[in-house]
Amino acid sequence: MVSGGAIQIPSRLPLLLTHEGVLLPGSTVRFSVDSPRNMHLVRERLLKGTSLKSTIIGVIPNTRDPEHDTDDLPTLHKIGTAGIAVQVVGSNWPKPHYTLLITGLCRFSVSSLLKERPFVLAEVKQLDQLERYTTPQRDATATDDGELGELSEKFYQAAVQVLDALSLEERFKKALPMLTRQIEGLKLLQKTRKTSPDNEKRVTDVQSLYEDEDDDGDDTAALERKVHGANMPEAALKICLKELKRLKKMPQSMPEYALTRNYLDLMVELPWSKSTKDCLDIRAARTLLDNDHYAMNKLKRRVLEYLAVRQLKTSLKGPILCFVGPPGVGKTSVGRSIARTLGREFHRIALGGVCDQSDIRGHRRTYVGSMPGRIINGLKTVGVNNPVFLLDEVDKLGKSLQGDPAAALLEVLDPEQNHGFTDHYLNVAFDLSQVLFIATANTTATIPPALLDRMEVLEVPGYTQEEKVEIAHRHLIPNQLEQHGLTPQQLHIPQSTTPDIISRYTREAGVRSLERKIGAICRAVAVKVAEGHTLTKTETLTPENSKQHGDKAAPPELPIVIDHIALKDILGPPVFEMEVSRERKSSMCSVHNPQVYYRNMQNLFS
Ligand SMILES: Nc1ncnc2c1ncn2[C@@H]1O[C@H](COP(=O)(O)OP(=O)(O)OP(=O)(O)O)[C@@H](O)[C@H]1O
Repeated sequence: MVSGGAIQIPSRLPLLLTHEGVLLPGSTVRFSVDSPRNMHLVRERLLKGTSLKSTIIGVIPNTRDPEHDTDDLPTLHKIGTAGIAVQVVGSNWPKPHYTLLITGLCRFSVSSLLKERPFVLAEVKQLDQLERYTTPQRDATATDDGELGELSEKFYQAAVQVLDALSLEERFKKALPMLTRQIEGLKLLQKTRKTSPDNEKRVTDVQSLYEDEDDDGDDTAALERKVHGANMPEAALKICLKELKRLKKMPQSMPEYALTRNYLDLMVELPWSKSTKDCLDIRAARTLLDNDHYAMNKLKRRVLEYLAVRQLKTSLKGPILCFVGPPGVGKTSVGRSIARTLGREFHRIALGGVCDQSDIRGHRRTYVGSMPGRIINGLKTVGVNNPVFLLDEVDKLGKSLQGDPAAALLEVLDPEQNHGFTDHYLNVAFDLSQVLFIATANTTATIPPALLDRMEVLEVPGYTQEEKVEIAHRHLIPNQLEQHGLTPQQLHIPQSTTPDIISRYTREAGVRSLERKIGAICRAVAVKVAEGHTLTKTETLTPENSKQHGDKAAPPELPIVIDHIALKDILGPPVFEMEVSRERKSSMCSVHNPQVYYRNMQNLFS
């Protein structure tokens, strides 16, 4: 590439076709690229090549790359600038494109086209020496002021003429008027800045009118309206307006544009001052808790006390309730009922396995792929600032090099501090004092002591067999029937069968497996009911199709009653052997009517 002190550009250059901005030797210009040939050039030359030579490309001004690579090439502008790609940034937002930062080296003229696809390759002739332009000047688009960064059409044409001027004298003649115009522009801008606030308002009014005209302007104007309408505190509003100002000056192709935009979108969506109205009626709350949950009397009593005190003293900075007990005993479900009794939104935050404090407090925005933490995300999801947050499994919090999440939770739960909770991503305080936090855990042994200290532990013990039978018949069976689209007229699980499900197919303190087994029974029965339903609906039973369907064609006699043998057919052989006393066994047999059972079984599993 070096010959006799002067640097030679390659005689064959891939060409980038541009129609906005002109790259002049010695200047550095940012180009946004999204058309097919140009995209191919970036992918196949700039991103794949490893040598310095592969980063040199020809930039042809005044020529638009066709929208499809099957389209013919337009006539290329005759003179271009060879440049070195110093930066390539790819982004998928708002559509796939690359942003190239190119420093101009020297002019060239196109001698002949070698190929048009997948990108344009041409034989070129170098027009001037390289040494004079080796110090890159300022990035032509990265001006301090957005207004200055925009090249007018006239300016653009003038720049093309400067490029085309081969002799120094001619080039000077073409460049001088451009410089004079730019100096005039700068003077005018200085004058506008010194104008009275009244004038300034007019300028911004005109500016906003102008912005409303194009899509992008529309977008930022709408965002600005949302920022003002989000009812956020002074500090947050100030940050948003600052970010908005930055956003307006940024070209959309800049990766930071999307980041700032996402940040602002979140800020306007957060429920800074949106809340639901509490509608607590202690009597209704008691009925609701009783209706939703069988047994758990101690827990329900304490929850009612807690709610009653909250009703009398709304600004209660009381302890955080923490339900501790084995899995499936209804801890989450009580939390949900509390939200319903208060008329509040409910959100569950699973903390099991969380070992990074940024999960709670978010990542700083400088971090690649930064996000807000789970608390702020939860608030965005529920859309109000006074939900019930259930911090599930606080006993399973982990610790790692990325900080202790328990320490971040301490701040969240401390009523003295949480009105000023600062998520790293938001970088401004969000008031959490209206949020009602409830925690759950399987054991207190692994809850960090400082956290445990802020909580009131309510033990939720496991259930006895009798309690489980009641829970099954009052809650689990009706719920499962509804979830599977069945009615008690279609499926009947007698009280005598439930203890068998509990002791032979589950071994747990709670009722979660029991619920799953009931679900499995519902599914098996649903298939039978649906089969019978289709048959009666679509065809009448004739001797022929009866033969074709075999015995299965007979619609089941409803309700399908699940007794011990049906249970075995559906759930398989018992997983746990039951030690049943003789008396109990005989009493179980007496409730079973062999004839009814036989008929049902024939329908169900023949
Ligand atoms: N006393 C009860 N009355 C009615 N339903 C109950 C009762 N206890 C548990 N359930 C039901 O059992 C299922 C499991 O309960 P839930 O998910 O609340 O358990 P959990 O204690 O939060 O479990 P985990 O610790 O695994 O999260 C739910 O469908 C719930 O409605």
